[in-house]
Amino acid sequence: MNAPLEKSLIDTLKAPHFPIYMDYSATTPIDPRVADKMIPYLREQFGNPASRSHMYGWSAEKAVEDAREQVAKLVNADSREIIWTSGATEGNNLAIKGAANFYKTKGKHIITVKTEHKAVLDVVRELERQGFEATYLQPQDNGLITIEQLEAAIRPDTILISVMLVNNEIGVIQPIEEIGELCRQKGIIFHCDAAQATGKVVIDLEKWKVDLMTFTAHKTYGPKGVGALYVRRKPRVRLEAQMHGGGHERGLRSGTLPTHQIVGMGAAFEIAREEMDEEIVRIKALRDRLATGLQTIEEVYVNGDMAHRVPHNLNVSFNYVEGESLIMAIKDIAVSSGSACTSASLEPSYVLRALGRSDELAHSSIRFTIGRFTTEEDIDFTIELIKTKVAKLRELSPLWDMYKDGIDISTIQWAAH
Ligand SMILES: Cc1ncc(COP(=O)(O)O)c(C=O)c1O
Ligand code: FES
Repeated sequence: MNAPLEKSLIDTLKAPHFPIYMDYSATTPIDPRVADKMIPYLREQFGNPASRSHMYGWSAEKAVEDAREQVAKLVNADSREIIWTSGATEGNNLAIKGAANFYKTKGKHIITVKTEHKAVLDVVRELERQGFEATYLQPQDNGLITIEQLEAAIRPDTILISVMLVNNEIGVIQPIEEIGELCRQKGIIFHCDAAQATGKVVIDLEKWKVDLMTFTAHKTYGPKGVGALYVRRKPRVRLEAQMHGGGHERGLRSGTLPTHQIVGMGAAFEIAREEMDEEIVRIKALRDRLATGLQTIEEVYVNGDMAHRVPHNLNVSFNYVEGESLIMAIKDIAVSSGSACTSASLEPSYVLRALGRSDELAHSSIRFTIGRFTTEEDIDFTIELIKTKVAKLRELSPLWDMYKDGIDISTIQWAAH
């Protein structure tokens, strides 16, 4: 027999033998209220929302349409502009490949940014292999791009610009509203990956001139494996479908809809809309407490702009500490190293490298992302743990000794082999 829902979901996060979860940007725990809403659609209300001839189908269809409203409402869009997907990776593929292929007779140039998620960068790379051309903008050292640099990169054959709202590693918020204005003025389709933004940033698609926006449920306390793509109706944006079949979702994304997942996403986005104002204040206070605590350690650097940043992210580099050793030493908390989220490789984060961070600092970075179930005790425990472990690792580091002796390490001539 399984443990009761509440216990298995939230108490697990707080169980003494489990690390404290501080990796909310990798994924969030599902909110128990969301899980409760999903269960009937896994049990008695199992119908196929496309079944038109009986009540099982009708009730599933109603649930799907209610969830579409809930998602649309969080981002101030019309529910007819929401297309269900399996998550943000699929949403980005559909938006970028779909728009590029639909509009390719107008031009074949795409602009994006070096610090985008791989689910954008790899799609653009694939299009390059198919004959499109791409410009990858270099952000400033705070992680943000400027409108001037974007404008300078636009060519007569530019058809698509893709810039994320919130960066997954450093949490910085790009100037999406201004980018939208520029794109509209130039007649260029604007796609924005907002996977990391829902519930953290107010999104207003009626006001913002964004044509395509990608969402996912599992970063906002919903289930994994479901997401949505916003496709603007006025002015209408056209896409070439990437999945062909039964013609679901107005022909843009065939496949039987996963009703329970969709219901979960709708419930999660509704909670986000109702609670985000208060939640942002609470979480920001915790994040700032963490930042203040960690900044009492010597040679600590915050990565990314602190003013234009989501409230739950803190990404810091500990100079003279090897990131992987630190992660091993702090097993009592669950965090990501700067690079861990894109692959299992030990390469320094390409995002931090694009910001101009040295390999050493990029290697010694840790991303703390907190959330709905984080407490003040979690934060205080983390600060003490990090302080102790960083001091211990530095004790063993010859580079730290040299730094303390006032030797400028960058001037040392290392022997060549
Ligand atoms: C910015 C960003 N885009 C896209 C994705 C991929 O989302 P999904 O896991 O829903 O495919 C992620 C998740 O890691 C992300 O952080
Ligand atoms: S946060 Fe998305 S891959 Fe790490």
